[in-house]
Amino acid sequence: MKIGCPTEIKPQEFRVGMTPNAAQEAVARGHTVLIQAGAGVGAGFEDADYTAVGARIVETAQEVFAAADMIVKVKEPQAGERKMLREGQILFTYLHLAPDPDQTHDLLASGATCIAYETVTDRQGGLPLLAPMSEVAGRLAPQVGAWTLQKANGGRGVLMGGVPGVSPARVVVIGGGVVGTHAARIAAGMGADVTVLDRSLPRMRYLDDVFGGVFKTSYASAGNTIELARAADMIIGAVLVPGAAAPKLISKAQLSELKPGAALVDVAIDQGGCFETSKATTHQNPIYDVDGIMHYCVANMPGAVARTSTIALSNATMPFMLALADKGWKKACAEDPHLLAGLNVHAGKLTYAAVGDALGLDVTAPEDALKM
Ligand SMILES: NC(=O)C1=CN([C@@H]2O[C@H](COP(=O)(O)OP(=O)(O)OC[C@H]3O[C@@H](n4cnc5c(N)ncnc54)[C@H](O)[C@@H]3O)[C@@H](O)[C@H]2O)C=CC1
Ligand SMILES: CC(=O)C(=O)O
Ligand SMILES: [Mg+2]
Repeated sequence: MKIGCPTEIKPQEFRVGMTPNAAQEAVARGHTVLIQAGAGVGAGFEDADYTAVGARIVETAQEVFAAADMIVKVKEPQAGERKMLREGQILFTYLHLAPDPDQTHDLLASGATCIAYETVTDRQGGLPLLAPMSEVAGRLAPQVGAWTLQKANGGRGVLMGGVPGVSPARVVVIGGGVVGTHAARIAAGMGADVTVLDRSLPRMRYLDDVFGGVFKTSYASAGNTIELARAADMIIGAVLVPGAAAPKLISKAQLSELKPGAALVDVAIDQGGCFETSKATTHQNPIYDVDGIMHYCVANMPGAVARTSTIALSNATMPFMLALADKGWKKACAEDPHLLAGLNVHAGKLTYAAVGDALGLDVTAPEDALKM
């Protein structure tokens, strides 16, 4: 198979879909790997690192899209990239379709087979291709939130760890999955007073077992959420209903109940965000103020630490990428229900129920797409 990896074009996105190590494994299995010139530079990989393992460098994204049977990327295809997709081509990348009707319509119109990293599952009920980026974003969230809390950035002027004689910042993390757990660990490590809210009692039992004494847990009822939010210096949004638009857990009206200058870090922004006033921002302009509350809503947080993130993502995507290349999408998905769970669009049909619900579109069962 011809596997193509274009340069990411989303603003301030420095990750790349394939590392030289991933390219090497694909080449060793007899596949042709086409890397756009300079695609890896932001993550610290030179073109020569790819050619050294047998990949070919091509100059333009147009050439990559025209030649490749499968496109391996990081972020959802931008409008210009969507125009280059074609029927029968495989797209393997993050998509986040539920909050994005324009992209969904373009992918349906392209006729391509689009497998979303964020909905591929594993045997433990986890999301193995989201997890590494959730680990990164979770660990970054208190760091960027601490910066947002600084006075010059519009924040409350509160130091995460406090100092002797002054209380630490209060941090509330909504959602205790991968993002939330990593965020809570780092915030606690910075010395903050941390509470994690979740709706899953088994998850909170697990967190209490493993992290009891490091941070607290609380049930995410609406009442508990606003009560803890009122006292918080920083609120980290980390909820996920897989594939679906994020539930809105703090309304615009409720902002007036929060502390002036509090920082809201909405990691769930790529699924539409869990605060009503969240709108996606970029690394160039990451924060904005609504009613005196500072919002940080960067939808590609891991791009800020592109090297760590690229290697972590490629480690996770590689076995699936190789299965798709070796077997073709149909056989690979038929043999692996967890990869089939990643199928969001095929030949003009939407195949992911939660996206259909979010956008009011008809859905074809992924098992039926296998028969098309
Ligand atoms: N902005 C960015 O750059 C990045 C964003 N993300 C996003 O972060 C979000 C969280 O991802 P993960 O932690 O991997 O998901 P996860 O599935 O590991 O955890 C989500 C948690 O939210 C909980 N939850 C669901 N509904 C809830 C509610 N109404 N109230 C409280 N808790 C609720 C679930 O029980 C679960 O424990 C996702 O939207 C993901 O796409 C992930 C990586 C990077
Ligand atoms: C998960 C995701 O969207 C990202 O890493 O950018
Ligand atoms: Mg994202």
